[in-house]
Amino acid sequence: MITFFLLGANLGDRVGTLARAVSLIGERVGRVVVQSSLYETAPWGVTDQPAFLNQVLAVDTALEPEAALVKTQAIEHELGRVRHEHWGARTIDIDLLYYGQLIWQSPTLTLPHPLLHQRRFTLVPLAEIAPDAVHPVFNRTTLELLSDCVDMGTVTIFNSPINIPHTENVVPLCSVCYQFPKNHPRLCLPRSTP
Ligand SMILES: Nc1ncnc2c1ncn2[C@@H]1O[C@H](COP(=O)(O)OP(=O)(O)OP(=O)(O)O)[C@@H](O)[C@H]1O
Ligand SMILES: Nc1nc2c(c(=O)[nH]1)N=C(CO)CN2
Repeated sequence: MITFFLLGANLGDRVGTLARAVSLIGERVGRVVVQSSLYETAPWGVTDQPAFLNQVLAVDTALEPEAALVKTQAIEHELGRVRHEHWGARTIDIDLLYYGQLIWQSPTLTLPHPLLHQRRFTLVPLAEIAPDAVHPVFNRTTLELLSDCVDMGTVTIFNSPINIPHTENVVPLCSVCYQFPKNHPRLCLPRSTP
């Protein structure tokens, strides 16, 4: 099953921690099919904390969703994550955004991730690798969610002067490939039939 994960880090060696997380996900969850660029993003929710690096991965997993979550929580733990404040600073955070088109709710897992559509720090990297992926609850593509998203948080490609323009200018980002390396692999999930 193709799944999408959001990685976030705002403490310690952010780049190194993300790289280790990608490698461990590849070993324990499934093949990492596509990685987005790294994005430096303004802290969302609790704003008085350091900037985050965020990245989205597409992963082909044979695990069931809850099992995938258990694996990524173990990876968070191994990489030194300590839970302090809700939405607070952390060495690593791994959220499961989509598990194919599955809609799922349990005490430990909600799919799609319930805040995915409200966060530019999630939608922009997701749009880089899966602009046409369809949110199974809203039946909207990533680019459609991005153009509707009212979050104005700054999202900048890390180590790059490119600044992604905010919401109302983002639809032209549909030409994600004008701003990102040509031939960048893109994944599409089918739009579910009504
Ligand atoms: N799609 C999901 N991905 C990751 N965790 C989830 C998901 N749905 C529910 N959870 C649950 O959310 C709990 C809290 O997660 P976490 O501590 O990472 O929250 P947070 O990062 O502070 O906030 P947020 O979930 O808004 O990013 C986890 O223990 C997990 O069981
Ligand atoms: N920019 C940004 N802000 C956040 C992030 C994150 O990954 N990136 N994660 C949070 C925890 O849910 C809270 N706030």
